[in-house]
Amino acid sequence: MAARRSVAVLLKRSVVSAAKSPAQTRCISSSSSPRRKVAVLGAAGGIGQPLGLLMKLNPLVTDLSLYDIAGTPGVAADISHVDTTATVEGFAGEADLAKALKGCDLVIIPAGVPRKPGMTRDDLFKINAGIVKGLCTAIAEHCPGALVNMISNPVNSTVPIAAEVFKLHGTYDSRKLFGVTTLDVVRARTFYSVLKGLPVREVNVPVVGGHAGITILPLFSQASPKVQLTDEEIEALTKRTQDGGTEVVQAKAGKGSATLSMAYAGALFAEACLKGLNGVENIQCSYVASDITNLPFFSSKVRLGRNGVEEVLELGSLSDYEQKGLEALKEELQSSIQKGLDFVKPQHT
Ligand SMILES: NC(=O)c1ccc[n+]([C@@H]2O[C@H](COP(=O)([O-])OP(=O)(O)OC[C@H]3O[C@@H](n4cnc5c(N)ncnc54)[C@H](O)[C@@H]3O)[C@@H](O)[C@H]2O)c1
Ligand SMILES: O=C(O)C[C@H](O)C(=O)O
Repeated sequence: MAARRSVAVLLKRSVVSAAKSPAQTRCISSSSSPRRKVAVLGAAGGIGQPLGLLMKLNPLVTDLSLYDIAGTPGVAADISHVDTTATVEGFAGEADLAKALKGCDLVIIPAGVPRKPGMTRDDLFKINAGIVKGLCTAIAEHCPGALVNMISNPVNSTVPIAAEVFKLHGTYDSRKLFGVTTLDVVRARTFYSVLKGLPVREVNVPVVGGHAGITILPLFSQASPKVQLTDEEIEALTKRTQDGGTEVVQAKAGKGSATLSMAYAGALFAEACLKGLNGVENIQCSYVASDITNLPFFSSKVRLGRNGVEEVLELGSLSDYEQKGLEALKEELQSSIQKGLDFVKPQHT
């Protein structure tokens, strides 16, 4: 999970270089990496705007395509003035979607409505399922080989929707479709390091399952560095990680859900995918097609490489508390998966 370090280094370098000469600024881009076109769909939104900026700062990105139903020309003009190498183009409205996607190596999807207080992620299904279906249909048509990072909620269902759409078009490659659960990992790392006074850059906590309530299962028994946790501490850390999204939704009081921390997490995961594509294998948690449990989609550690998912890693040993959490999440996760599958292909059993 070294990706977060390199984004942090990149941000630091960018801030420093902004105060220096243009020649020094250009040094932050790598000339040896291949060209990589990345699209953000939903780029004018709360996540899309800061995520677009972070991708513009990433030297692995050479071409940045910002798509939304409206508002993207302004966002693209703004981001394009940042003095890093990536070219930036903004596309607004469906007529421009094909151009936005053509030639993409990676498509990141934060398009769709966010929660308001009192809503579950599943309450977003009605609107977001159709948005994701439409965007994935266009991906199948215009950049079928691209990796897809799904951020739109409910992730537990939108990833199966994407898989079914790609199957319908004969373009499905399970190694290339990811539900982005990095924010759960980011939260677990933060809460664990704060509670135990650990340097957060050295902390890792795998988070498995899915991305909603009890389906989010942080594995503090596998956290590193390893420190003693009481049962009460484990329960509190687990609950806070599971409820992290709701904590932000409530604090924003009707003005949406996590955007800035999600943009950060989305940028970390996108960078990890790009590194993998460029042959730098690395391990991240993500919600992918999986056979390590009896569920067809499951989040766990995966090894990223040139083809996307090179390997889905086994869960490893779980504490009794985590084992119970695993059993408890299966029914909800299975039903969210089925709901996604049925949305595209109602006869699915
Ligand atoms: N996976 C995660 O960990 C995670 C974290 C935070 C938020 N989310 C989810 O991300 C989604 C976006 O959140 P946000 O706060 O950015 O919302 P937002 O409303 O601020 O932005 C969403 C954007 O999507 C655009 N959009 C709508 N339909 C579109 C379409 N057909 N094509 C392209 N763009 C379209 C909107 O115009 C808007 O600009 C929500 O579903 C939210 O629940 C996921
Ligand atoms: O909680 C939400 O609705 C947004 C996102 O899934 C999150 O975890 O912050």
